[in-house]
Order: sequence, then C-alpha cells, then structure tokens
Amino acid sequence: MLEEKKELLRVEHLKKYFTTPKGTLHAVDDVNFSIRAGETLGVVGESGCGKSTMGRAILRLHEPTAGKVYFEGNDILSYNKKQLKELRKDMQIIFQDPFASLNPRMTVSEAIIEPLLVQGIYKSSERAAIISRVDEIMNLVGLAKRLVNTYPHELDGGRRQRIGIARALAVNPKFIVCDEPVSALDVSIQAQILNLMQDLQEELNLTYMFITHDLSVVRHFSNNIVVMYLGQMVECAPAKTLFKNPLHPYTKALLSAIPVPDPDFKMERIPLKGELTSPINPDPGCRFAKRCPYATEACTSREMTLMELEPEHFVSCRMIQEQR
Ligand SMILES: Nc1ncnc2c1ncn2[C@@H]1O[C@H](COP(=O)(O)OP(=O)(O)OP(=O)(O)O)[C@@H](O)[C@H]1O
Repeated sequence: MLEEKKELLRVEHLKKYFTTPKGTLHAVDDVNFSIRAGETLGVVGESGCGKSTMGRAILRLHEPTAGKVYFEGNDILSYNKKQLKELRKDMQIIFQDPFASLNPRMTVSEAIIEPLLVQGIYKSSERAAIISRVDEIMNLVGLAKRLVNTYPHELDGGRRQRIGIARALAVNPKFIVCDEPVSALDVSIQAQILNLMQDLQEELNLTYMFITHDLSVVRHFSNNIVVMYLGQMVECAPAKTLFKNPLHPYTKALLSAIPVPDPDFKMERIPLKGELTSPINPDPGCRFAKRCPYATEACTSREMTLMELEPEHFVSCRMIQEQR
C-alpha cells in the first residue's frame, strides 16, 4: 500500500494588507490551503493578484496581517528571531530575476558560500569542507566546475538562475517558494530549468510552491493548483482535475487562452474584459464580477466563500455553487 504523504505546510485565513495613501490594499485576503511533503502546489493568476506577496508572507519576508502558517505542524508566525533564523534553513525562495537577485560583485562560489556562512552551517575557517560543499552543489544544479570564479554578468540567464537555485539549496531546505523562476528566461532555457527543478525535487524530496502567471508552466509540474484573483483563491484542485474540468469562469478564461496543439479539441474562448480592478478597499461580493460574462446583481452583493464541490475541488463562484 502506498504510504500517505504527510502535510508539510498549512496556511489558514492568511491576509496581507498594505496601507497606502489611497486606502488599505488587500494584497492577500483570506487564503487557505495545505501542501504535502514532496509535492508541488502551483499558484497562478495575473500580475498583481498577490502571488508574490503570499509567498513572501508565508516565509515571513512580509509580516502577515492575519492568519496562521503551520510548518511541520508548528505555528511559525509565533516564532521569535532565533527560531526564524533556524527556519530559514528549511524554507527558501528562488526569485524570478536571477540577475537582480544576485550580487554582481560575487563570483559563483562566493554566492553559494554566502548562505552557508550566514546560516552558520560552516565557519569561515572550514575552508576544505566549504569548497567541497560548493563543488557538490554546483554539480547538483548542473554548473560546470570551470565557472566557479565567474561573475553573474559573464553568464547567460539559465546559468544565472542555476546560481539562484544553488543558493536556495545550499542550506538543505525542505520547502521552496519558486517565484516565477522561469519567466525571465528564453523559452528554450525554460524547459531545462523546469526539468532541473523536477529532478532536484525527486532527488532531494523537496516541496515546492510554484508561482507563475502562466498556467501551462505548472500543468505537468503541480500536484495541486490554486488560481488567485485579486488576493483571493477562486479555485483550487488537483492539476489534472483543474485542466479537465475547470469550474470558475476566471479559470476557464485563463485556460481558454492557452494555445492547444490538438485541432479536435475546441474550447470556447472566454475573453477577459478589462484590467484587474484595484485591490484597494475592494467592494464586497465576488471580485471577478466586473469582468465575468455571467455575473448578475447577486454576485456583487454577497461575500463569496470557497466551497468543496467535488472531492479536493474547491470553487468560489455563486453561479457554480447554486447549480450543484
Ligand atoms: N510593499 C508593498 N506596498 C504596497 N503595495 C504592495 C507592496 N507589495 C505588493 N503590493 C501590491 O500588492 C498587490 C499584489 O502584488 P504581488 O506582487 O503580490 O502580485 P503578483 O501576483 O505576484 O504580481 P507580479 O507577478 O506582477 O509580481 C499589488 O496590487 C501590488 O501593487
């Protein structure tokens, strides 16, 4: 019998609001989900819907406004500075733009050594052990040994992102927030980096939260997918279910925008009208209503909640919920 995978991360009623001159910006507004160890949760949605803020709030790079985050069953929002520093070894992040996130004055080896020293995994006097660990990590992420003394500007985007991955892996984490890790790369390089990340996940039993605006990137990669709209989850389901039977009009619109190679497969194209509205002091009711082709008066007057309409398939849409 297959062993049931353990839950690694649980997020409950997580909120992150920013105070702005125009009002309170609801960047993340009551999200709930969990991720099992060794699995990937894909988080998708348009730019500005709160994906990065959510990833950072989970890691406490942004202090959450409200909610709970449990890592291995522990309430990490109650952690003090010392506990947080320890936690950094378990929870890491890979950024979208490796060029912006790397120090231009650090060579490849210096960039990998930095987290090893900052996290206290080695003392700077342990030279031989550090050199051997850098060698091991470079090998793991497919960076040739000869690149050890090169600088980021001497490398292409793919190699730079391999350094970003190496820095995250250096401390032996269990969980990694991957924040659009391939969006800044040429399409030809994207697949290489995605394959590397998948291999690393298997080899090191990593758990990923993979943030992307592009549903097709997480299709084959994720166990479950969360679709976000203006700080809220509109749908959450196992990846296969979401692609086969999307229920929320916004998910359908995102999916219908992905080109499909199969000419027999015709999906009704649902155009998305207008832009993402402002997350500042949002109106009650469904936040997608202004762009939804099916919206009625009732959608704008009542607060929406996520409901499990099929096993593990959660949807926040009044019309779909009432059809059941
Ligand atoms: N430090 C901040 N102060 C004020 N508002 C912020 C801050 N960081 C993010 N925001 C706002 O929060 C909302 C969500 O932004 P976020 O970057 O999380 O979205 P995203 O879905 O990750 O988009 P992108 O892919 O463009 O980064 C946006 O309206 C953004 O302007």
